[in-house]
Amino acid sequence: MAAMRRVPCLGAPGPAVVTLLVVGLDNAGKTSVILDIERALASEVLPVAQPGQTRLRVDRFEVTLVDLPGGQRSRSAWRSHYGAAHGLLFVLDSSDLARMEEARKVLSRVLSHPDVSGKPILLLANKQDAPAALLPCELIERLSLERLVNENRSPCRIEPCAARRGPAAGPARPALQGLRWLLRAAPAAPAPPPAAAPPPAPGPRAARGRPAARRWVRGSLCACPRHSAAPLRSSPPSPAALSPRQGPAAPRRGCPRRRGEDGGVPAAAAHPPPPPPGE
Ligand SMILES: Nc1nc2c(ncn2[C@@H]2O[C@H](COP(=O)(O)OP(=O)(O)OP(=O)(O)O)[C@@H](O)[C@H]2O)c(=O)[nH]1
Ligand SMILES: [Mg+2]
Repeated sequence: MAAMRRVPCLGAPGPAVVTLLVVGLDNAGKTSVILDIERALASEVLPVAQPGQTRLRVDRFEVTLVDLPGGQRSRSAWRSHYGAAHGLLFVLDSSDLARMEEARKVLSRVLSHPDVSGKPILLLANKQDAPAALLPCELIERLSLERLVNENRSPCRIEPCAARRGPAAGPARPALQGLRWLLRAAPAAPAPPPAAAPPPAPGPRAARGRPAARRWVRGSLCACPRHSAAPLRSSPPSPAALSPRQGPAAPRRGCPRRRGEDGGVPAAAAHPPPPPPGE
């Protein structure tokens, strides 16, 4: 297993060096999302270390985004990067309903890998400009996201976005907001379990052995009443992020927050970063 680079604590001088993997099915928009983030932070882009990588300064972090190809044959190579990663961005084509089950299986496989379990994951619900795009609420259900992240103790946030947009850039871009959350969560993420002691198999038995497991998600993935008892932080309105087609519309399947309903993107879903190891 590749050694995980230590991230200096927030109080330490100098930038914290963080490696984030960008994964997801082919055509999900991974490269587009990275380009979008690069455009938004144009003045903070650092010289590139290797092809397929993007280096950026984000607040006090020096971030390397590793763009991993999502084609079926390429996915087996992802795991060789897991050990060095502090967190992951999983990009999803929210409008590709035909491949949602494939995406769920891939996400499940990623999260249950011993070198990923426990690390924070930002799920970018991309292509929200497409008319058929599912909302975060619906994606949480379709992907069984609560169960997945609970079983694997991975802090998770889902953020709706549309990478293919006009040139307007701003700090409130959803992908960027999600990235900042990921960076805050990543340094506190528990170190991957040692190879000699893999975590117990997911499921109720594993949950019993880890009393804090339910804390990782319940009530915080989404701000709608179906997923949360109390309102959570929401993204500030960013009308430019969405196409005019997405005007107010009737709520779907019990989730009251629709794209564009309040002039912005539905609430981002976050839950508290994990406690430091040993807490
Ligand atoms: N409508 C729409 N199209 C998008 C969006 N983001 C990306 N695309 C398009 O989706 C296609 C795939 O985007 P990529 O960024 O190449 O996808 P990828 O995930 O990097 O794909 P692989 O590298 O093959 O794994 C391109 O045609 C993009 O223009 C979006 O937010 N909305
Ligand atoms: Mg790509």
